[in-house]
Amino acid sequence: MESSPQTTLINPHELQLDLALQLLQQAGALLPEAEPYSEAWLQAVIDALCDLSSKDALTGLVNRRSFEMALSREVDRVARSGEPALLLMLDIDHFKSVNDTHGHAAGDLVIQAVARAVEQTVRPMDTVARVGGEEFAVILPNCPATFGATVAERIRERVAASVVQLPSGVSLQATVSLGGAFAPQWVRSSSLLWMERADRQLYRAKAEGRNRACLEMQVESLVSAEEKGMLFAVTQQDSE
Ligand SMILES: Nc1nc2c(ncn2[C@@H]2O[C@H](COP(=O)(O)OP(=O)(O)OP(=O)(O)O)[C@@H](O)[C@H]2O)c(=O)[nH]1
Repeated sequence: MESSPQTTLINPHELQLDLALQLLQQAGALLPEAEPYSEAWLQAVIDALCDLSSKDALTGLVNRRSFEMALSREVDRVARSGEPALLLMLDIDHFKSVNDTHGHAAGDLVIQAVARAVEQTVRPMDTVARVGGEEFAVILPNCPATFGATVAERIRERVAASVVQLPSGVSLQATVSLGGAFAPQWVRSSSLLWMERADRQLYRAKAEGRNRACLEMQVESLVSAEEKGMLFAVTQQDSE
């Protein structure tokens, strides 16, 4: 490839990649098999770093930064397609007492067990994230209102049924409270508002006794079928 006089092409061998490679190795990421410092190898290193920076180290779930990006993509998608989407916020009940009674390492095992239980209950297309210490969020695209309560209840039951075996021989069971809200259809909204609405329901689930799911009533769309058609037409023209 020819370069213009102003462009300086990088020499891959001069890049300081030791720390990046150490981080990948320490995280157990597979190092690229391609010829070191080839274009394919560099791309694979960059891809692996992106993957690492979007995951939560303890659970392997999507981390908060990546979750916020996914949520805002979902807001756009719902506004364009009008498909229903549900956001669930989850919080482990009385988690502080697990740490206080059994230690922080036991608390970590409980967080990992809850992560696996939630992940195994939802569809591969859903995004499961760890958004805080003992807080999780699930984005469920294309989730009709009638299915929302069922899926939230299924997650609650699956978590309550999981048993965490501590190295000491003690076994623990955790429960979660869940709050859910549907994205407003056909309307541009913010992911922050959506999270606040789901959080309010989570607060209600805690206040009503924990180990339960509370979902906001889905707001009925005020847009007529004709208007929806026009919205679609505009969107399709825009993208052409
Ligand atoms: N083991 C462990 N504990 C964490 C981690 N992150 C946050 N925590 C702990 O999570 C606990 C959160 O406790 P609270 O917010 O008081 O809530 P709670 O005890 O679960 O009570 P409710 O949510 O009201 O049912 C605190 O003790 C934090 O130290 C982590 O990564 N690992």
